[in-house]
This record gives sequence, C-alpha cells and structure tokens, in this order.
Amino acid sequence: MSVHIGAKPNDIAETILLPGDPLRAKYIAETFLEGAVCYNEVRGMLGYTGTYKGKRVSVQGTGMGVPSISIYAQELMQSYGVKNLIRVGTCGAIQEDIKVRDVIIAMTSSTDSQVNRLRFQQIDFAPTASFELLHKAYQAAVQRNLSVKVGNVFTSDSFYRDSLDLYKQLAAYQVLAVEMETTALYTLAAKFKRNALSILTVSDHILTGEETTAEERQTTFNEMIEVALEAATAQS
Ligand SMILES: O=P(O)(O)O[C@H]1O[C@H](CO)[C@@H](O)[C@H]1O
Ligand SMILES: O=c1cc[nH]c(=O)[nH]1
Repeated sequence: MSVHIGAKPNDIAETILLPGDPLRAKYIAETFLEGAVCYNEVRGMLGYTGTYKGKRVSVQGTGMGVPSISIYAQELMQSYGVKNLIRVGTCGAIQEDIKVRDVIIAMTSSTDSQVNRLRFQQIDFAPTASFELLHKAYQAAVQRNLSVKVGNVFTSDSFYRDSLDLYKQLAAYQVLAVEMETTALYTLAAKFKRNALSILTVSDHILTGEETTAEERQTTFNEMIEVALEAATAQS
C-alpha cells in the first residue's frame, strides 16, 4: 500500500476515474462498473475496481482541492502505475452562454494556487490535458448530443469568495468555469508522463446564481460519467 491508499499492487486498473467526493466514487462503481470491488477505505476516501464493457477501470475519490488530489494522483501513478486519469467533477460556470447541466472539458487550467510557482521557480507553467483523452471525450459527448464546451478552467484554492471581480475578469478572458483540482492533476500527469483529463458538469452558475436540483445533477452527472468511461475504454 501507499501512504494514503490501502490497495495491493495490482488492485488498481491502469485507467481511473477521479471524482472529488468519495461517495460519488461508490455511486459510480455500483452504477456503472461490473464486479466492482472496494480496494481503499483509508480516511474514507473510497476506491473501487471493476469492468466497463469488459475493460478494467477503477474509480477513486480525491477529496477537494489541490493538496488533496495531489496526494491521490501522485500515489496512483507512483505506487500503482496508473496511466490514464480522468477527473469527473462539478464546477461553477462563469460564461453567460454556459448553463447549469452543461459539460465542460478542460483543455488547460489557470490557478490561484501557488503550487506550480513553488515547483517551477516562480514561472507560470501551463497545465494541459491529454489531447488523446480530450479528443475521445469530446467525440463521445458530441455523439450523445450533449451541450459540451472545451477550454480553460480556473482551479481555485477557495470555494467561498469575497468578491466576483476576478471571476468577471477571467470570464472576459474566455475562462469557462471554476473548480478546485485540475491544475494539480494535469501538472502531476506531466511529471509522471501519464494522460490526464478533467470532465466537469456545471452544478451552478457563479454570476447568475442558477443551480441544478439534486435530481437533475444526477441525470447530467450520469452523462458525464458515460463520456468519461467511453474515453477511458477507447484509450489504448
Ligand atoms: O465535485 P467535485 O469533484 O468535488 O469538484 C468540485 O466540488 C468541490 C467543491 O464543492 C471541489 O472539489 C470542486 O472542484
Ligand atoms: O469549485 C466549485 C465547484 C462548483 N461551484 C463553484 O463555485 N466552485
């Protein structure tokens, strides 16, 4: 086992879905995977491995924010050899033409986190998605007639904010939405030469205050998971 994941070496598949919420990992395993077995309960950060359309896939909760996902992503790649990591999360939209329930695929991410400034001697590293995974996910979303947007997302260290000024400025620079993990996932995937992608469902609109109901979130959420699983299982 690694420090935070209590799995044996071959318990985790090469391809993994990463929701922030560990109970979402349980839901995904029970709803979408066949023969899912729980491999991790350390700190309640549930992880499962099963199959989707005959291909081995895992799903692991990451917790919220850059420090938490950094721990899980690094251990999954370093200790368990995970190759394809697909975050399946929620986000707050900041563009007028993006609505709640839309799906966003993060091509890159901007951030207020200092982790990469510290890592790269104060330069601005540009964390980038795997083009292959992104292409497959986009195709899967279009095939399902989903409302999907691809672009820059903002990875924030803060969920609660004092002012909307920064969000309005980021929106003017074409940033699509706000979440809390993608910068770390893409940077660590680059470090370990692996493939990463963030697929996000819009759970709320930061500028208009629009929100999804719990029921609506689940339906749209299911669509996002199917897109992620199609991209994951099309991956060589
Ligand atoms: O739904 P998840 O994957 O947790 O993602 C979003 O939700 C959390 C905040 O509520 C943050 O982790 C943010 O990135
Ligand atoms: O990180 C997040 C996720 C959803 N909505 C937000 O405002 N922030």
